[in-house]
Amino acid sequence: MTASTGERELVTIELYKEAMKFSAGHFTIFSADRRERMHGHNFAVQVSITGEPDDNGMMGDYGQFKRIVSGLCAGLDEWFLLPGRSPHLKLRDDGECVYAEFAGRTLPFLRSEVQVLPIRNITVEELARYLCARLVDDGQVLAVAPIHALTVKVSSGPGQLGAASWRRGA
Ligand SMILES: Nc1nc2c(c(=O)[nH]1)N=C([C@H](O)[C@H](O)COP(=O)(O)OP(=O)(O)OP(=O)(O)O)CN2
Repeated sequence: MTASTGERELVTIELYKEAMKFSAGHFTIFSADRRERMHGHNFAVQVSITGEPDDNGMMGDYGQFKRIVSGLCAGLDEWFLLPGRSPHLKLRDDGECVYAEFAGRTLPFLRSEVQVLPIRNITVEELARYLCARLVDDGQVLAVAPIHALTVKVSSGPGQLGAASWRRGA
């Protein structure tokens, strides 16, 4: 897919490889006193990277993009995920356990089994925002080629996903 921007032609690479997935436990928080029971999903990740092709007709080696995204997915695989920035969940960590206090009740988790992510809820939209921010902030993707825009999509099952984007200079 190519979009002309006048002085510079931009191209887009779309990646949605089998390895770009992670199985994780979570519960969605709907309000201060309503949440789901704990359960899991096989989350699938897709990325769309728009930038400038070089004189060799490449926008970097997409193998580098695949390795970076698959590495981020592997880091989330087979963990129970908790939101560290939820307005409705208070987390307390004593080193051995993480205690999640929600609506007057405390859920204990073994520290070695959970990851607390800097997001507001473990939802597809917040996971997409988190992975998009990781890709931009870690800098690895932006170092591969002159990237102008990035979109990350996270699906929790067929037919449903959340998306988040970054645009240079925005
Ligand atoms: N805006 C959002 N709403 C909901 C999210 C979300 O991430 N963003 N997530 C959930 C839960 O994860 C819920 O467990 C999803 O369940 P469900 O839609 O049933 O998922 P399935 O894969 O089982 O889909 P089916 O339609 O049941 O086949 C809820 N809301």
